[in-house]
Amino acid sequence: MPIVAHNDLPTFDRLRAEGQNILESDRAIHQDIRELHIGLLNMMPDAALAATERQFFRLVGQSNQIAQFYVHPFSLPGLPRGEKAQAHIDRYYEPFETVRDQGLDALIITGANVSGPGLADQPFWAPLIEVVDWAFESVTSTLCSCLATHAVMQFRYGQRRQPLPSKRWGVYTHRVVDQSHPLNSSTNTMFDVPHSRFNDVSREQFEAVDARVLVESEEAGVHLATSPDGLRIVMFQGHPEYDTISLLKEYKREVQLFANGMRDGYPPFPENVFSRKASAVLEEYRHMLERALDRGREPPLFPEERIAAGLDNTWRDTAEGVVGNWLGLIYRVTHNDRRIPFMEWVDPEDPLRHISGG
Ligand SMILES: CC(C)(COP(=O)(O)OP(=O)(O)OC[C@H]1O[C@@H](n2cnc3c(N)ncnc32)[C@H](O)[C@@H]1OP(=O)(O)O)[C@@H](O)C(=O)NCCC(=O)NCCSC(=O)CCC(=O)O
Ligand SMILES: N[C@@H](CCO)C(=O)O
Repeated sequence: MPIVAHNDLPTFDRLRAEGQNILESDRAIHQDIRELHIGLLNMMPDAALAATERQFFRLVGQSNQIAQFYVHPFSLPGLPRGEKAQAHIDRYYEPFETVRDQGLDALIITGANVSGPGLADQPFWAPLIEVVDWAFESVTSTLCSCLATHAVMQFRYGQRRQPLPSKRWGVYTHRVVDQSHPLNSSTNTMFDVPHSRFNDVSREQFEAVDARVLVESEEAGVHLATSPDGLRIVMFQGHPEYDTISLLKEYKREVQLFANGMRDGYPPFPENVFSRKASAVLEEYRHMLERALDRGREPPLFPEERIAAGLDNTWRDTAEGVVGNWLGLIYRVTHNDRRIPFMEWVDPEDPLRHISGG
């Protein structure tokens, strides 16, 4: 929430020069105070559907304790769904048409699990483009996670993601590379983000289309970039929304696929996730599992609770800071009528111009 400059204390000028969020008092008096409406297009597979809801609801809710947020989950036809997940969607999600007609201030698009690199062959490709095209004209800002970032880079900017030699999987250290952008205002300059992906869009590809690269990792590549205007499309390649246990769940899934003969080779550890002690416990589990498989016995129980108890989370507070900055920026420029993306005086090609630090 911004500080209101209600007198001429010199500190306001100093903070404004630093890029802090300072609201002029006449703007503050005339601000149309209201709730914010955020869409959540959930494309995650059935097993992760509800966990992903919780992750993004938590991130939005924890990012600011004062403003009121309404989150509207919806999904797309064409994503394969089992009976239970489909019933959940039918019961609790809104149809895209309703979301579109009522309007949104912000939209979050989750990642998705697809097989093969050919995004344009996916059954959700055309409906996803429809949502993103509508949002670009009608929603103040759209935040894309992982696969959604790859899709937008392909169909809006003509940059195809490239397969990585091996899966980028783990928790990696990142640095803010553009401290002037208000999405990074007051966040740590060095922080961690989980990644879980087979594909990559490189810094060169973002820069080739004038996207602004804001956060990058030497090991993991670009995490955060925006459309050239600085706000309308915000792109994550990592998963700052992940729970402490998400990469452990993915590792367990890979171990189970191996145990069931559905994966070649025992999975490696996700990087920088397990302590030395946890790694030793998991190595021991591997020996027990391989012995059981050799002897045609039932696999032993995966030591999930024991490992989970010792996991650290080194990314959540910065994730909340970035999301709080994002929603604060949206609030500053969005129209009081939520079907209209910007107030009359905001230039959609340069929406941050009148905001400190923009
Ligand atoms: C890893 C699994 C399979 C784990 O699900 P399971 O149902 O098997 O888990 P489980 O051990 O049986 O445990 C069930 C309990 O754990 C919760 N749970 C399940 N998954 C969770 C997760 N990821 N994080 C936190 N909690 C999770 C469930 O809600 C449930 O909670 P309750 O019991 O309390 O209800 C799932 O999360 C999953 O499919 N994740 C997919 C992640 C993914 O695909 N990421 C890629 C997107 S990245 C991308 O976009 C690709 C880009 C590219 O390809 O390059
Ligand atoms: N952007 C509006 C707030 C949302 O109604 C204002 O600053 O007045």
